[in-house]
Amino acid sequence: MAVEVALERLLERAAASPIVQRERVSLAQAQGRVLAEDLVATLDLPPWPNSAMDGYALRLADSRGEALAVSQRIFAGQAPEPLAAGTCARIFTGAPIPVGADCVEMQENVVVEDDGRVRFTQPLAIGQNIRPQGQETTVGEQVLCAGTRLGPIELGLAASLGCASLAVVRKVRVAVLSTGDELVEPGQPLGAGQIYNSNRVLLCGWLQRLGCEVVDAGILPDDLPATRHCLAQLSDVDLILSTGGVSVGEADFLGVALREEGELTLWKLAIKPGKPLTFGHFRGVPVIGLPGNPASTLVTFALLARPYLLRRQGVHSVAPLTFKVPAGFAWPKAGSRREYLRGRIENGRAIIYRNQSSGVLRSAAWADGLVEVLEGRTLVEGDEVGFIPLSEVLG
Ligand SMILES: Nc1nc2c(c(=O)[nH]1)N[C@H]1C(S)=C(S)[C@@H](COP(=O)(O)OP(=O)(O)OC[C@H]3O[C@@H](n4cnc5c(N)ncnc54)[C@H](O)[C@@H]3O)O[C@H]1N2
Ligand code: MOO
Ligand SMILES: [Mg+2]
Repeated sequence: MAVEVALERLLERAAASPIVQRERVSLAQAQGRVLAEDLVATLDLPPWPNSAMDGYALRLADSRGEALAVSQRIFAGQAPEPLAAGTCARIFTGAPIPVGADCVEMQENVVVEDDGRVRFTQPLAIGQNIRPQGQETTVGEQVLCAGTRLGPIELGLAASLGCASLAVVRKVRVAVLSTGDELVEPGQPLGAGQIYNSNRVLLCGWLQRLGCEVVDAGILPDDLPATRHCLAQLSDVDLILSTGGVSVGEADFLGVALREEGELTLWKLAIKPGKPLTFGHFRGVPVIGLPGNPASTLVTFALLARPYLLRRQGVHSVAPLTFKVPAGFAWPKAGSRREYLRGRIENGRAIIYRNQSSGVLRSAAWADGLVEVLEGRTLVEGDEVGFIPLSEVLG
C-alpha cells in the first residue's frame, strides 16, 4: 500500500473517533495543545489609534509652514487630552493619538526652534505614522479557528487579546509499549544478546512535545499470551503505540494478537524504512505498531502516527511541509518502496548520511530532515527530491 493511501486511511479512522472532551487551561499550559473553539476577538487591536514613531502629533491643516507650540507630552500608557487647536503634541511610539490630531511626524524630520516651537519641514499626509484602531483585528472577528495547534505565536496572539486561558482538546492518552525479549532499560547491565531500549525514550519525549498524555507501558516480552494480556490491560487509552514485533518473524506477535482479538487494518506499506507498520484495533482500542528498528520507528511516527494523533484532536493540517530541493547525491537503483533517507541540506543540495540502515539512529541525529525519494525513481545529482525538515515533525 502506498504511503499516501495508508495516511488517508489512518486519518479517516482518526476523524471517526475524535477526542471530544475539552478543558480550559492557562496560556502557559496551552503550549502544544489544540484549540477546541474558535478564538473571537473581544476587543479591537490596537484598542485606540496610536503612534508608530517617536515624534509630534498634529492636525495636518494646522501645519501651514508656521511653527507649532507643543501643548502636551504623551507617553505610551497615558491617556492624552484632546489636542488644542494650532498646537502639536510631543508623542512617543505606542502612545494614544490625541483627539484632533490626524498625523504624526517623526522627530528626525522636524526643526525645534529656540523658543521650543516645532517646524515641520517635510510634506505630511493624513494618517501618516498612525496605527489605526482595529488595524490588526476588530471585535467579533475570528482570529484562530478550532483545531489550531497552539504554539508560542498563537499564544502570543491570544495574550494580545487579553485571554488568560483557552479551551483546548483534552490530551490524547497514548500508551507506549516497547516489545522485545532483547530490550533492557539504560542503567541496567547488558546481558548476552541484549540491547538498550532506545525507542521508549524517543517516543515518550516526542509524544510529550506533541501535547499527549503518555502512559509508559514498559517492555513487553515476545510472547503471544503476554501480548494479549498486556493489550487487554490498556483498555482506557486513546491509542496503544508499540514498537517492534510487527514483521513476519516467529517472535512477532502484535499482528497475530490484533488478527485474533480485534482488527488488522493496515500492514505492509511501500515505505522504507517502516514497511511492517501495523494499524488496527484490539477490543476497540486503536493500536499503531511501529517497526522496531529505531530509524523505522522515527520515520513512521513522523509521517503516519503523528498526523493520526493530531487528527484525533481535530487538527486540520497534519501533513508536514515538504520542500523541493536538488539532490546532492546519485540514486542509481530504483526502489519499490518510497524512501525517507536521513539527510541535510548543504550548499543548497540534499545530502544523505553514509549509513541508511534502519537500525542506525545516529543517522537521524546527524540529519536535519528526511529526504524523500519516490518509489520507482532513480536520481542523478541535481534531480529534485523532497525534503521534510525534522523541525516540521518533532514538535
Ligand atoms: N523475513 C523478513 N524479515 C523482516 C522483514 C521482512 O519483510 N521479511 N522486514 C524487515 C523490516 S523492513 C523491519 S523494519 C523489521 C521490523 O521488525 P519488527 O517491527 O517486527 O521489529 P523487531 O523484529 O521486534 O525488531 C527489529 C529490530 O529493532 C530492534 N528494536 C526493537 N525494539 C527496539 C527498541 N525499543 N529499542 C531499540 N531497538 C529496538 C530489534 O532489536 C531489532 O534489531 O523486520 C525486518 N525483518
Ligand atoms: O522497513 Mo524496515 O524499516 O526497512 O528496516
Ligand atoms: Mg521482528
